[in-house]
Amino acid sequence: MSSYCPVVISKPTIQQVSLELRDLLAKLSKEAIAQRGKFTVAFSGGSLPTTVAAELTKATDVDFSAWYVYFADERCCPHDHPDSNYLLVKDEFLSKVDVPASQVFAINPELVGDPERAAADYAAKVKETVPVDNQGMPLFDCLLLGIGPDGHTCSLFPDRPQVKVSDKIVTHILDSPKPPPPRITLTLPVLNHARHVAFVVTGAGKAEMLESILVKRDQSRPSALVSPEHGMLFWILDDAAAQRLPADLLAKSSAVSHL
Ligand SMILES: O=C1O[C@H](COP(=O)(O)O)[C@@H](O)[C@H](O)[C@H]1O
Repeated sequence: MSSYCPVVISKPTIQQVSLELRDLLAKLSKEAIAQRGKFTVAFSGGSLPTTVAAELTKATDVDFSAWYVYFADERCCPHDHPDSNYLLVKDEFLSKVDVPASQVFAINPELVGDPERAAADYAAKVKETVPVDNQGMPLFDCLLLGIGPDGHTCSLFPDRPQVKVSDKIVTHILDSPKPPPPRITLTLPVLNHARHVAFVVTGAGKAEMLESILVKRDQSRPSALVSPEHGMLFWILDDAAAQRLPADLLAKSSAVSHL
């Protein structure tokens, strides 16, 4: 196993987690826009968009016009369905900032009845718009990931074949153990080629799983397999989620000071 060196940050409140994310995303986007003219970022669903957006949407020093927004995973449902990650990110984030609609890459709503085609279509969109390395692997500037109580991330669930997919950048699942069952998801090789990955985890309900991932390094948990080869890995937590982690695992300075 290659070395695993995440920067793990714990903050007393969810609001302070949001502030940490605002500062990190402001700096990452500024650097990416200066170097490559745009900032490519993928959002997860669940609790993450609310935590990320709470302070970021108030930032006055972020050039959202150069942001390109993607979805780390998506449920196969129409854009206006309550299960849609796109709808969640739109309500919490996109409706409050000036990311051009042409730079928001959602699942094709006409393909949600055919998850395999929806995944292939989404992969093509990513390949067209995200810079790739010399092996054709997308290099996202930042992936914002959550974890489920079973250690899943994106729609990569424990003991499911999607975790092992290495020949696609987006795959599909028809029987997700967490509803709704049909979904599409970025694959592990894409997660591990990103320039920066930030897991955002809050609440005491995730504390035991965080201990399994970060201390016991339980490799049966898909989120434990995320370790970008050439990028940086952050875990940004609140103290409730971090309560079972040893103090020496926690960084003493802010995420931006590690860039
Ligand atoms: O189903 C999903 O769950 C995870 C975790 O969600 P949370 O509500 O426990 O934070 C999320 O990261 C993923 O994108 C989503 O589709």
